[in-house]
Amino acid sequence: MEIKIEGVVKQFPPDILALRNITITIPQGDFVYLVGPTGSGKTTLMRLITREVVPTKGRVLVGGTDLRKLGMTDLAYYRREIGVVFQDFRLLPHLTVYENLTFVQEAIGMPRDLIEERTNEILDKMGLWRRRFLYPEQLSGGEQQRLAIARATINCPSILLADEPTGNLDLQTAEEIMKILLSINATGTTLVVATHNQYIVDEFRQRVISLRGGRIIRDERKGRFEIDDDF
Ligand SMILES: Nc1ncnc2c1ncn2[C@@H]1O[C@H](COP(=O)(O)OP(=O)(O)OP(=O)(O)O)[C@@H](O)[C@H]1O
Repeated sequence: MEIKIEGVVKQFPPDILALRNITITIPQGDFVYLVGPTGSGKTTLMRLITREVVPTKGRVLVGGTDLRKLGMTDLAYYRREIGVVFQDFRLLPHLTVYENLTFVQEAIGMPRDLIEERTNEILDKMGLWRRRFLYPEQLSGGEQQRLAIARATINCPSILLADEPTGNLDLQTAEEIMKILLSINATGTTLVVATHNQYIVDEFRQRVISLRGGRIIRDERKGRFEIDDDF
Protein backbone atom coordinates (compact mmCIF):
# COMPACT_ATOMS: atom_id res chain seq x y z
CA MET A 1 0.00 0.00 0.00
CA GLU A 2 1.43 3.31 -1.04
CA ILE A 3 1.50 6.01 1.65
CA LYS A 4 0.74 9.50 0.36
CA ILE A 5 0.82 12.46 2.70
CA GLU A 6 -0.49 15.56 0.97
CA GLY A 7 -0.03 19.06 2.34
CA VAL A 8 -0.50 17.98 5.94
CA VAL A 9 -0.54 20.51 8.74
CA LYS A 10 -1.04 19.26 12.30
CA GLN A 11 -1.77 21.73 15.00
CA PHE A 12 -2.16 20.62 18.60
CA PRO A 13 -4.09 22.91 20.92
CA PRO A 14 -3.62 25.67 21.56
CA ASP A 15 -1.04 26.56 18.91
CA ILE A 16 1.68 23.88 18.60
CA LEU A 17 2.44 23.33 14.93
CA ALA A 18 3.80 19.77 15.02
CA LEU A 19 3.71 19.37 11.21
CA ARG A 20 3.76 22.20 8.67
CA ASN A 21 2.81 21.38 5.13
CA ILE A 22 4.22 17.88 4.84
CA THR A 23 4.02 16.21 1.42
CA ILE A 24 5.64 12.83 0.86
CA THR A 25 5.03 9.61 -1.01
CA ILE A 26 6.30 6.31 0.33
CA PRO A 27 5.84 3.49 -2.20
CA GLN A 28 5.06 -0.04 -1.02
CA GLY A 29 8.29 -1.77 -0.07
CA ASP A 30 10.26 1.39 0.68
CA PHE A 31 12.58 1.72 3.67
CA VAL A 32 12.51 5.20 5.18
CA TYR A 33 14.36 6.67 8.13
CA LEU A 34 12.75 9.69 9.78
CA VAL A 35 15.43 11.77 11.43
CA GLY A 36 15.44 15.14 13.18
CA PRO A 37 15.76 16.67 16.62
CA THR A 38 13.38 16.04 19.50
CA GLY A 39 10.03 17.65 18.78
CA SER A 40 10.59 17.89 15.02
CA GLY A 41 7.48 15.83 14.27
CA LYS A 42 8.68 12.28 13.62
CA THR A 43 6.27 10.53 15.96
CA THR A 44 3.38 12.74 14.88
CA LEU A 45 4.08 11.81 11.26
CA MET A 46 3.96 8.11 12.10
CA ARG A 47 0.76 8.61 14.07
CA LEU A 48 -0.81 10.10 10.95
CA ILE A 49 -0.27 6.72 9.29
CA THR A 50 -1.95 4.79 12.13
CA ARG A 51 -4.65 7.49 12.16
CA GLU A 52 -4.10 8.18 15.82
CA VAL A 53 -3.55 11.72 14.59
CA VAL A 54 -5.89 13.36 12.07
CA PRO A 55 -4.52 16.26 10.01
CA THR A 56 -5.65 19.81 10.73
CA LYS A 57 -5.16 20.43 7.00
CA GLY A 58 -4.31 18.15 4.07
CA ARG A 59 -4.86 14.41 3.81
CA VAL A 60 -3.27 11.03 4.27
CA LEU A 61 -3.94 8.33 1.68
CA VAL A 62 -2.85 4.76 2.25
CA GLY A 63 -3.44 2.33 -0.58
CA GLY A 64 -5.55 5.06 -2.18
CA THR A 65 -7.88 5.37 0.81
CA ASP A 66 -8.24 8.71 2.56
CA LEU A 67 -7.79 7.71 6.21
CA ARG A 68 -10.15 10.42 7.36
CA LYS A 69 -12.98 8.59 5.61
CA LEU A 70 -12.54 5.29 7.44
CA GLY A 71 -15.38 4.32 9.80
CA MET A 72 -14.69 2.38 13.00
CA THR A 73 -14.90 -1.07 11.40
CA ASP A 74 -12.78 -0.18 8.39
CA LEU A 75 -10.27 1.52 10.66
CA ALA A 76 -9.92 -1.67 12.71
CA TYR A 77 -9.28 -3.64 9.50
CA TYR A 78 -6.92 -0.98 8.18
CA ARG A 79 -4.87 -1.11 11.40
CA ARG A 80 -4.26 -4.82 10.87
CA GLU A 81 -2.15 -3.75 7.89
CA ILE A 82 0.11 -1.70 10.14
CA GLY A 83 2.63 -3.15 12.60
CA VAL A 84 4.13 -0.87 15.23
CA VAL A 85 7.31 -1.22 17.27
CA PHE A 86 8.44 1.16 20.04
CA GLN A 87 11.63 1.97 21.90
CA ASP A 88 10.15 0.64 25.15
CA PHE A 89 8.85 -2.60 23.51
CA ARG A 90 5.37 -2.44 25.11
CA LEU A 91 5.09 -6.18 25.61
CA LEU A 92 2.40 -7.62 27.84
CA PRO A 93 4.29 -8.32 31.10
CA HIS A 94 1.92 -10.96 32.49
CA LEU A 95 2.06 -13.09 29.31
CA THR A 96 4.92 -15.37 28.27
CA VAL A 97 6.89 -14.86 25.07
CA TYR A 98 4.70 -17.49 23.41
CA GLU A 99 1.47 -15.93 24.70
CA ASN A 100 2.51 -12.43 23.61
CA LEU A 101 2.55 -13.82 20.08
CA THR A 102 -0.60 -15.94 20.20
CA PHE A 103 -2.61 -13.14 21.81
CA VAL A 104 -2.46 -10.83 18.78
CA GLN A 105 -3.48 -13.64 16.45
CA GLU A 106 -6.39 -14.73 18.64
CA ALA A 107 -7.53 -11.10 18.68
CA ILE A 108 -8.13 -11.23 14.92
CA GLY A 109 -9.79 -14.64 14.98
CA MET A 110 -6.99 -16.72 13.46
CA PRO A 111 -7.64 -20.50 13.62
CA ARG A 112 -5.84 -22.26 16.48
CA ASP A 113 -3.70 -24.65 14.41
CA LEU A 114 -2.50 -21.80 12.21
CA ILE A 115 -1.67 -19.74 15.30
CA GLU A 116 0.46 -22.54 16.66
CA GLU A 117 2.26 -23.05 13.37
CA ARG A 118 2.99 -19.38 12.79
CA THR A 119 4.05 -18.77 16.39
CA ASN A 120 6.53 -21.64 16.33
CA GLU A 121 7.87 -20.50 12.99
CA ILE A 122 8.47 -16.90 14.08
CA LEU A 123 9.95 -17.97 17.46
CA ASP A 124 12.46 -20.00 15.52
CA LYS A 125 13.17 -17.24 13.00
CA MET A 126 13.71 -14.63 15.72
CA GLY A 127 15.91 -16.93 17.83
CA LEU A 128 13.39 -16.97 20.69
CA TRP A 129 12.37 -20.61 20.68
CA ARG A 130 14.28 -21.46 23.87
CA ARG A 131 12.83 -18.39 25.56
CA ARG A 132 9.21 -19.15 24.73
CA PHE A 133 8.04 -19.87 28.29
CA LEU A 134 9.78 -16.88 29.85
CA TYR A 135 8.16 -13.53 30.64
CA PRO A 136 9.30 -10.31 28.93
CA GLU A 137 11.16 -9.03 32.02
CA GLN A 138 13.31 -12.18 31.93
CA LEU A 139 14.59 -11.30 28.45
CA SER A 140 17.48 -9.06 27.42
CA GLY A 141 16.67 -5.76 25.69
CA GLY A 142 17.53 -7.21 22.29
CA GLU A 143 15.33 -10.25 22.92
CA GLN A 144 12.46 -8.03 24.03
CA GLN A 145 12.77 -6.00 20.86
CA ARG A 146 12.92 -9.16 18.74
CA LEU A 147 9.74 -10.30 20.44
CA ALA A 148 8.11 -6.90 19.85
CA ILE A 149 9.04 -7.11 16.16
CA ALA A 150 7.76 -10.68 15.97
CA ARG A 151 4.47 -9.59 17.51
CA ALA A 152 4.17 -6.58 15.18
CA THR A 153 4.77 -8.66 12.07
CA ILE A 154 3.13 -12.01 12.81
CA ASN A 155 -0.11 -10.95 11.14
CA CYS A 156 1.86 -9.94 8.01
CA PRO A 157 1.27 -6.18 7.91
CA SER A 158 2.00 -4.23 4.71
CA ILE A 159 3.65 -1.45 6.71
CA LEU A 160 5.87 -1.62 9.79
CA LEU A 161 6.38 1.57 11.79
CA ALA A 162 9.25 1.61 14.26
CA ASP A 163 9.64 4.55 16.65
CA GLU A 164 13.23 4.63 17.91
CA PRO A 165 13.49 0.81 17.82
CA THR A 166 17.15 0.75 18.85
CA GLY A 167 16.90 3.51 21.48
CA ASN A 168 17.45 1.30 24.52
CA LEU A 169 19.97 -1.05 22.95
CA ASP A 170 23.75 -1.20 22.70
CA LEU A 171 25.32 -0.83 19.30
CA GLN A 172 25.79 -4.51 18.56
CA THR A 173 22.20 -5.31 19.53
CA ALA A 174 20.98 -2.29 17.56
CA GLU A 175 22.76 -3.67 14.48
CA GLU A 176 21.13 -7.04 15.01
CA ILE A 177 17.68 -5.39 15.22
CA MET A 178 18.40 -3.37 12.07
CA LYS A 179 19.30 -6.53 10.17
CA ILE A 180 15.99 -8.03 11.22
CA LEU A 181 14.12 -4.90 10.07
CA LEU A 182 15.96 -5.00 6.73
CA SER A 183 15.07 -8.67 6.27
CA ILE A 184 11.41 -7.83 6.89
CA ASN A 185 11.68 -5.02 4.34
CA ALA A 186 13.24 -7.47 1.88
CA THR A 187 9.98 -9.46 1.92
CA GLY A 188 8.14 -6.38 0.59
CA THR A 189 6.96 -4.78 3.84
CA THR A 190 7.26 -0.98 3.94
CA LEU A 191 9.45 0.17 6.82
CA VAL A 192 9.30 3.61 8.43
CA VAL A 193 11.88 3.99 11.18
CA ALA A 194 12.17 7.11 13.34
CA THR A 195 15.61 7.26 14.89
CA HIS A 196 18.26 9.39 16.57
CA ASN A 197 20.85 6.69 15.90
CA GLN A 198 23.38 8.23 13.53
CA TYR A 199 25.52 5.10 13.40
CA ILE A 200 22.63 2.94 12.20
CA VAL A 201 21.46 5.44 9.57
CA ASP A 202 24.98 5.84 8.17
CA GLU A 203 25.77 2.14 8.35
CA PHE A 204 22.59 0.80 6.74
CA ARG A 205 22.00 3.42 4.07
CA GLN A 206 18.37 3.92 3.05
CA ARG A 207 16.03 6.75 2.19
CA VAL A 208 16.36 9.51 4.80
CA ILE A 209 13.62 12.06 5.45
CA SER A 210 14.88 14.79 7.71
CA LEU A 211 12.45 16.90 9.72
CA ARG A 212 13.06 20.21 11.42
CA GLY A 213 10.37 22.12 13.26
CA GLY A 214 7.61 20.13 11.58
CA ARG A 215 8.99 20.62 8.07
CA ILE A 216 10.81 18.27 5.73
CA ILE A 217 14.22 19.75 5.10
CA ARG A 218 15.75 16.82 3.24
CA ASP A 219 14.59 13.66 1.49
CA GLU A 220 17.37 11.56 0.01
CA ARG A 221 17.78 8.04 -1.32
CA LYS A 222 20.74 6.35 0.37
CA GLY A 223 20.95 9.40 2.61
CA ARG A 224 23.03 10.13 5.65
CA PHE A 225 22.06 11.21 9.14
CA GLU A 226 23.62 14.69 9.11
CA ILE A 227 22.24 16.89 11.84
CA ASP A 228 23.24 20.54 11.32
CA ASP A 229 25.36 22.22 13.97
CA ASP A 230 22.85 24.98 14.62
CA PHE A 231 20.57 22.58 16.53
N1 LIG B 1 -0.84 14.99 21.62
C1 LIG B 1 -0.13 16.11 21.60
N2 LIG B 1 -0.60 17.25 22.17
C2 LIG B 1 0.11 18.38 22.14
N3 LIG B 1 1.31 18.51 21.55
C3 LIG B 1 1.84 17.42 20.97
C4 LIG B 1 1.15 16.17 20.96
N4 LIG B 1 1.93 15.26 20.30
C5 LIG B 1 3.03 15.91 19.91
N5 LIG B 1 2.99 17.21 20.31
C6 LIG B 1 3.99 18.25 20.04
O1 LIG B 1 4.28 18.21 18.66
C7 LIG B 1 5.66 18.42 18.42
C8 LIG B 1 6.23 17.25 17.64
O2 LIG B 1 6.29 16.11 18.51
P1 LIG B 1 6.77 14.67 18.05
O3 LIG B 1 6.55 13.75 19.20
O4 LIG B 1 6.14 14.33 16.76
O5 LIG B 1 8.33 14.90 17.84
P2 LIG B 1 9.49 13.83 17.60
O6 LIG B 1 10.30 14.33 16.45
O7 LIG B 1 8.91 12.48 17.49
O8 LIG B 1 10.34 13.94 18.94
P3 LIG B 1 11.23 12.83 19.68
O9 LIG B 1 12.48 12.68 18.86
O10 LIG B 1 11.51 13.43 21.01
O11 LIG B 1 10.43 11.58 19.77
C9 LIG B 1 6.30 18.66 19.78
O12 LIG B 1 6.34 20.04 20.01
C10 LIG B 1 5.33 17.97 20.72
O13 LIG B 1 5.39 18.56 22.00
